[in-house]
Amino acid sequence: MLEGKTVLITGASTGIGRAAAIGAAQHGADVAINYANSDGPAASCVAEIEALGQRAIAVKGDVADPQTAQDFVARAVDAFGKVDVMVSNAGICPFHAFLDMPVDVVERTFKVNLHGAYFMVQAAAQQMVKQGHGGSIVAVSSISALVGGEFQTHYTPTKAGVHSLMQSTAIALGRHGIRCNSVLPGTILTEINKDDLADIEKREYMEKRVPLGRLGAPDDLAGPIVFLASDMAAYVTGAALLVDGGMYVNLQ
Ligand SMILES: NC(=O)C1=CN([C@@H]2O[C@H](COP(=O)(O)OP(=O)(O)OC[C@H]3O[C@@H](n4cnc5c(N)ncnc54)[C@H](O)[C@@H]3O)[C@@H](O)[C@H]2O)C=CC1
Ligand SMILES: C[C@H](O)[C@@H]1OC(=O)[C@H](O)[C@@H]1O
Repeated sequence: MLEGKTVLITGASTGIGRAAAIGAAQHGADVAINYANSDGPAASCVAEIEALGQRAIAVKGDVADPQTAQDFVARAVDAFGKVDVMVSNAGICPFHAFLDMPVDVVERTFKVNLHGAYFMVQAAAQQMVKQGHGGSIVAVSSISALVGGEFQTHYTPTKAGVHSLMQSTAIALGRHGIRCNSVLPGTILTEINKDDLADIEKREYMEKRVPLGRLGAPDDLAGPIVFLASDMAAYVTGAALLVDGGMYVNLQ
């Protein structure tokens, strides 16, 4: 589904981003991954993609810094000649109560999750417009764009923001043939919620809320992201795809 395409993914050394990177390579893409700190997992992601017969590079950088986006796109163009797909995935969720939320935790969460997505999407779009043959942007938002979380008052607004960013960029970039969509994962077992879900009672409660009967795995996101990235979704833009095992619709 992505034969001959160059796919860029942020925060792709672990979790959903990594699963999407491997999924894109399985569908024929060359892949550039951005990662923050973890050199080992980034190198093993590159090795896994190369073992599939595709090309891969890993570029270290903090997405909260706007220059990281320019550098990431430039490095991908140097390596592969073009950018066809950007998956903006990097994110953090440091769970904390509202009333005593530290200012630096709020600011960092906004900067990584929302500013990071904004500048990555902008840098990719600038390159796609220059190339002149369209492209696809997929942002990893969340079910949390639609519902709240007591210990996520700094996080859920960033995910609503990412969802909204895709709606507005779908309009701004449609004339260039660039599609912009988001995926809204439910609760997926990754590093981001390892500590939170170590609480067995909470984990069992979350599991019971999912009609499909289990929490998600990173691979559950790979297919939806590859689909939105691919030409199979040629007339899909400004859309948001819930990937939550049915959790959102489960009122009672
Ligand atoms: N796991 C879940 O239940 C859900 C996750 N999401 C979103 O999925 C995305 C991926 O998270 P997961 O795979 O779950 O967790 P994860 O912790 O495995 O992945 C997050 C990735 O982002 C990277 N990252 C963090 N800060 C960064 C920075 N400043 N610059 C560059 N990279 C940075 C991390 O190193 C990590 O590789 C996040 O945006 C998260 O908000 C959305 C809904 C549910
Ligand atoms: C990190 C949380 O477990 C996860 O993040 C989200 O965006 C989901 O809504 C879950 O709360």
